[in-house]
Amino acid sequence: RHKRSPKDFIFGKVIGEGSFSTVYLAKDIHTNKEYAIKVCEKRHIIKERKTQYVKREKEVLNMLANAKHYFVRLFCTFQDVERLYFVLSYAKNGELLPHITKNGSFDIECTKFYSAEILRGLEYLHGLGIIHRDLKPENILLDDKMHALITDFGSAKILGEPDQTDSSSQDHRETSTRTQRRNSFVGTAQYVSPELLSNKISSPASDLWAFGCIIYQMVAGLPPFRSRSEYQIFQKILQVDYEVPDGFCEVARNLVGLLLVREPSQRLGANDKQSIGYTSIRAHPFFNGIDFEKLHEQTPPPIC
Ligand SMILES: NC(=O)Nc1ccc2c(c1)=C(Cc1cc(-c3cccc(C(=O)NCCN4CCCCC4)c3)c[nH]1)C(=O)N=2
Repeated sequence: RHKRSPKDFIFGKVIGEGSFSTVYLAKDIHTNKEYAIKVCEKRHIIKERKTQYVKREKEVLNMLANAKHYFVRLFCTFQDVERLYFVLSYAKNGELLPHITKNGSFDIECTKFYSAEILRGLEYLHGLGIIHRDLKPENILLDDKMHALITDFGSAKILGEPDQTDSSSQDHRETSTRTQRRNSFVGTAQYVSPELLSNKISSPASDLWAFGCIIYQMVAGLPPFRSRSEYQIFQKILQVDYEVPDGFCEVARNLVGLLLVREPSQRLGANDKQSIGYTSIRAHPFFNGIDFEKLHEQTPPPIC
């Protein structure tokens, strides 16, 4: 098959915007198939010194090529003089976030199902030694059958690889001030873990913190750490200062409480063997009745 170019696609509406990319709905003129094409302006990427992030995203997406479920797929990449193009899966039902907000919150059946699908994705990702580092409801997509797909690996870290994008990795701690200044903060305020804020080493447990925030948000309708300013959100995260509203499901509250723990190594699942998955999280009573091996075959519960 010949190398694709923008001419092979009809570009439609914008379906996603990031600080360094725009995602378009696009149709392949040869197959009529729909894709999401993530477009990055080369000049902007170079000017903002984000080439590492773009390279990292492509590297991680290629590492996920054999994943059958729970992730967007990268079909191909190409470029022209000004831009880079990533041809990705189109998730017809968009981001998880508007489904939570439109609905107010999820009932326990929906929360259990989508938490379990996200957990399966994290097991696969962490099993490959990849930390997402920016997990949030905007980066969990819903496909045409309403199954979850994790996306956006621009902030990801591959364990064992020197990581220019991460000011917390030991091998860069002593680097020059300029390099330290260049290493931009990773993650999105409400879901970032305490260790990423206090500039320590990030680990898979950083994603378990964000996972706890997402479960809380599906039950309560809002993220646990909220405030008018980003600084105040950070203070609340560092003090693990969140409230649980009346009526919050007790078994979900218990699970969230075991994930939103300041010390990464004390979070539920942090000491599970990556090779066999998050057995201690799967075993939590919140997931009673979930068949983790058959999740992708099930019809997702209606969001109600
Ligand atoms: N940062 C990233 O990597 N971003 C990406 C990457 C890949 C990707 C991606 C983002 C996608 C985002 C996306 C956005 C949408 C979308 C945008 C706007 C509207 C809708 C829409 O209305 N869908 C119908 C269902 N809605 C859902 C929300 C509540 C009302 C009903 C979908 C569909 N898919 C996608 O499909 N594939």
